[in-house]
Amino acid sequence: MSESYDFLFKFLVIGNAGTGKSCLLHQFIEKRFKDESNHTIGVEFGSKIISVVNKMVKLQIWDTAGQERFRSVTRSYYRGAAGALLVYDITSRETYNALTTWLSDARMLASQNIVIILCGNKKDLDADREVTFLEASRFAQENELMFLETSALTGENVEEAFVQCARKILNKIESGELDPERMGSGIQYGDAALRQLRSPRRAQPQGTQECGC
Ligand SMILES: Nc1nc2c(ncn2[C@@H]2O[C@H](COP(=O)(O)OP(=O)(O)OP(=O)(O)O)[C@@H](O)[C@H]2O)c(=O)[nH]1
Repeated sequence: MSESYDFLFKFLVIGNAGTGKSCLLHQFIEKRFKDESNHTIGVEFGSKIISVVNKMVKLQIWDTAGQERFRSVTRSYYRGAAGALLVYDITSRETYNALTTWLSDARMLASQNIVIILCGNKKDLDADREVTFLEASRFAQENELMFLETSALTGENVEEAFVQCARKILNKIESGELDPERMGSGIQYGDAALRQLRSPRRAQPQGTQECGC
């Protein structure tokens, strides 16, 4: 059976190795914690259809390896991404300090209009925290990012991160700020949206003719 959706968005999950990117994707798709997570080699892929403001949106998500040695491979997947989860680990200042590099890569290689949500992951490890919520939310504000603290372990805010990012993209489409038909937008119309675009024809009373202009 074919899947029905209004839009397809290409998403990236980026950030340092060990921040929990693969676990976030697994929690989002499978709704459970990935017990044994090895370093990602190159990129992994997942997809899911979600409902956002009355639209069905298919997210096509590329989970990239955080390790430096895969950087040239992962960079080649940035092109044409509509949204990204930029992940750091709240218990590791090193992963937070690396955010500016990830951010400039995403804006340069994906698209200037890419919608990014900053995710401070491992929220469940509050006792080992090295980065405060306030500090990260200031960074997010300064860099025009949305921001959430997440836990791939408990599932807290994981679905929200993907949904908030998708909602912002939809808002930008509706306001005309993003054009799905622009090459490299990372957005495609799904069959449901195409059916809707065609539906005025079907609704035409029998015996009448459409103007061909
Ligand atoms: N406590 C806790 N541990 C987590 C969480 N998310 C991930 N982990 C652990 O962090 C480690 C790294 O998780 P991964 O998802 O493999 O990290 P990654 O960012 O995909 O790493 P690379 O593939 O190397 O880029 C694993 O041991 C996970 O079990 C979380 O929310 N809370």
